[in-house]
Amino acid sequence: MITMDDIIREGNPALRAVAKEVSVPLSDEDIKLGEEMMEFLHNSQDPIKAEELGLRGGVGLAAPQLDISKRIIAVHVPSGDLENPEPTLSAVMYNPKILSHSVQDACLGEGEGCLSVDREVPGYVVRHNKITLSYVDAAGVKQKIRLKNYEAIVVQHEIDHLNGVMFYDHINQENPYALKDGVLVIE
Ligand SMILES: OCN(O)CCCc1ccccc1
Ligand code: NI
Repeated sequence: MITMDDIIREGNPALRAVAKEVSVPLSDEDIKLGEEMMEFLHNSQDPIKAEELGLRGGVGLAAPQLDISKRIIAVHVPSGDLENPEPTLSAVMYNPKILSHSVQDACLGEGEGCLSVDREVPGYVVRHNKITLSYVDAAGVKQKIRLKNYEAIVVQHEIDHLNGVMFYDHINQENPYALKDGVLVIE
């Protein structure tokens, strides 16, 4: 079971590497890894288990954060609405690829954090508001989906990890809260 001890932290050069595509059909090893990554996200969002296991809550995880340089990400975005517990996005994605994106940019009003970064780094992380994404799912089936707003932000954060990019690389050093016209601030 994945815990915080398995997550490498900034300073580890593995976080700056470009990860390799996984072979398809998926190996049992890669399928198992994906399942463990998703289990981590579920545990990290369960108040009891997170407390027991000392997990930081996360809505996404990328294999390079486990010092595994493979293009595998897991995302689990809860709906946040107790009436409707269905997550808005829950998937293990193999070889995810952004096919196209909106001209419209967006950022989270509260900025971003990262399980591999043990400090606050304030500032707007400007990303694409909408993306069209292809990936191979856990069943080995090629998927093509469109995402927007928070879900699109999360997936872009994870795909960045596959390319050795950290969220704070996108923050304007002179003025962390500088915003070009028209950037959507998602609260
Ligand atoms: O890479 C996963 N991770 O470090 C957990 C945090 C994920 C995340 C946090 C804020 C905005 C987008 C994504
Ligand atoms: Ni991260």
